[in-house]
Amino acid sequence: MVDANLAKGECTGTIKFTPPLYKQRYQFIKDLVNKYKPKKVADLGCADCSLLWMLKFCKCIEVLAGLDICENVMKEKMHRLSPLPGDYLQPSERTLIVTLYHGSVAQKDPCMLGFDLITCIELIEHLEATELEKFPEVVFGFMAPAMVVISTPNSEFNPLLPGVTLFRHPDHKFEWDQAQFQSWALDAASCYDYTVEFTGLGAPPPGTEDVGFCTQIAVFRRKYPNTGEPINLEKPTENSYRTIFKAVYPSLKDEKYLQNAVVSEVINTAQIITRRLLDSFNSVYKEHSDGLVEMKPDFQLPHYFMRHLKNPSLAEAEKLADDRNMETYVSGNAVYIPLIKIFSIPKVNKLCGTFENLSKLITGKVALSNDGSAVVISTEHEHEEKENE
Ligand SMILES: C[S@@+](CC[C@H](N)C(=O)[O-])C[C@H]1O[C@@H](n2cnc3c(N)ncnc32)[C@H](O)[C@@H]1O
Ligand SMILES: [Mg+2]
Repeated sequence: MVDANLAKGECTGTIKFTPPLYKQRYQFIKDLVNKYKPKKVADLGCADCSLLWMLKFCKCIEVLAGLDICENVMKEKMHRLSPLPGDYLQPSERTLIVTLYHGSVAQKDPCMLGFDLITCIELIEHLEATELEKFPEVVFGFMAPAMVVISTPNSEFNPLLPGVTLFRHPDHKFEWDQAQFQSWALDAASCYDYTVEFTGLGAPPPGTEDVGFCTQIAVFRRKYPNTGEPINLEKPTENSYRTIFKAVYPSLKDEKYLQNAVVSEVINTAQIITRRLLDSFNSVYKEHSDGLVEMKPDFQLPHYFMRHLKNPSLAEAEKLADDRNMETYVSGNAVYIPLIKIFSIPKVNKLCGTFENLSKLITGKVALSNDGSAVVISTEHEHEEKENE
């Protein structure tokens, strides 16, 4: 089957596309997404969800939807669209919801409203005449996204593909030459107030340039601004698609995940500060077997201690007062790390935005001093470890 060969990128007689054409088509969409940064993208005729899987890594996308009339083909690999453990360990800034619908592009469903980009890759040639007739009204009239990309085989290229007699694939209902595709696309564009540009993938061999690309592509852009309402006011009242898969990715926009991220960052930061402090104590003091502790003779006070001993100017005194508020201190068997110091760590600062937010997010989750101004890290286990040594 030639279409299958093209899909797998195998050599079809003299023609070999590298990378294979299906990958080039996906890359074409990915490049477009990276250029225009759409937030809501739908792939109609998404089949095994390969394109959707590639697109889920595009950071601009917040809503990703797939539609296909064949439920089984979607189910084959749809698990790849689920969040991975890493997505939970380090939730992203963005929200992402991936949904797969079982249904036909010949039918309207409000779930496809409000999209920025709708792709129809190698779909239209699989539509029955009655479906193809409804397609422009559904996609351009009802869904009315800001951008639509449609790709389809160019029949003029077929003589260059050995073994192709009528169509490239037995399920194709038609294959258009460049003039047929362009006339259909121009009609749809003018009827629904879109502009259209033509391009393609899989260039013909030198000397056969008139044949055009193996895959022909139309990129449509809506001329009118998004009103949030479809231009067709006759909205269907009920859903005609059925949801077969939905994944809500963990996001820092969700308070639950933000709190987890802040708490683990605060505890991690506090533990690092505590460790450094204890290590510096160990390098300053020497503990004798009789329990006596003395300062090591070759010890020199670190720079930040020295500054406090000098005669400071007024500005320096104010700065020193600020520094003191930021200073970690030890009391009993615990190290107290001022929250303001933790807030100054860029990652914590970015996650919380405000100091009040930091306090709010960690209260009840992290051990704090009585006045709530410092994180408390117990050093009791340090002694236990020493005793056990
Ligand atoms: C050749 S595949 C294209 C797959 C995918 N877009 C790609 O490029 O890898 C065509 C897909 O369109 C789907 N399809 C056919 N008629 C459809 C319809 N009326 N509504 C939605 N999907 C349809 C088929 O089930 C099939 O998965
Ligand atoms: Mg096809």
